[in-house]
Amino acid sequence: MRITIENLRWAAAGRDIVRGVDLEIGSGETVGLLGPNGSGKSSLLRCVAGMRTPSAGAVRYEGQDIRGWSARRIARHTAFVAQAAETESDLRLGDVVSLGRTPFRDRWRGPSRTDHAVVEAALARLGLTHLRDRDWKTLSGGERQRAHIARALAQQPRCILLDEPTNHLDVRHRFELMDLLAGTDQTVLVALHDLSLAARYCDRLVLMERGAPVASGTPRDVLTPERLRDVFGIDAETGRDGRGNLTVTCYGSAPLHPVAGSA
Ligand SMILES: Nc1ncnc2c1ncn2[C@@H]1O[C@H](COP(=O)(O)OP(=O)(O)OP(=O)(O)O)[C@@H](O)[C@H]1O
Repeated sequence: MRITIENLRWAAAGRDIVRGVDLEIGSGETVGLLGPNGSGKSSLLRCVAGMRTPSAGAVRYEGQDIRGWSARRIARHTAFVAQAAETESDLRLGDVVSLGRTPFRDRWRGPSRTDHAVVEAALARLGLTHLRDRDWKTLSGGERQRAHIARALAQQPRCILLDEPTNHLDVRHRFELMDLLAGTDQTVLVALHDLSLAARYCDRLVLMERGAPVASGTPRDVLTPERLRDVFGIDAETGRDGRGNLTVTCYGSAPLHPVAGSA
């Protein structure tokens, strides 16, 4: 599904937080959203997920402005995986993943055979089948994060929006998740802090600063040492690993602005 973001603005507490974002995401593309803490990545994702009403501009799914769409209608197109989603604690993991079928369910009927099959496939895809009956409150942070991603898959969306989906995952599960996202034919917009994962798996990167993109393009074009210094305040260099993947090596923090009198 093609997503168009047109001159999007969102304000809260009397302050512009998303400040004029223009972005087109092609069907099936995997786009990474980068930027320092507080640069507006989550706010932008929430606008695209229809959870925030823009103060100006528009979000379009296949050219249609989603302003005024019901949550159910949006959920039939797009799934959103929050950074730290709260979930009812008296549920089992399988119940949480089944919530992904809600937008498709008849209110008066139980889950269909298709619902069961889709939920089982999502559990298997995230390696969670053996934890289906576990109480939610007994799960680890990474297991919960994978369950939220399985719930998004169970929604069978045409677009998946994810906010820092790797932050609780161990190294193997990080790679598995990024393989899954990069390999799907669904449109993916994912906020990431791990620059090397973003470089390796995203077709395109959008670098945010103070609510607006400052760069957009291929990982190689966006992740230059100069830009990483300017935007993140880090001393970093890019290179290639032994298999030809773009890598970002961070050596530490760097002054955000040159110190007067320094060499
Ligand atoms: N509802 C709100 N009311 C007031 N300020 C808000 C609200 N939501 C977000 N903000 C502020 O907007 C800015 C951007 O927040 P946002 O969560 O979008 O950033 P982010 O890039 O996702 O950050 P992080 O990397 O830390 O998750 C922050 O300064 C945040 O405090």
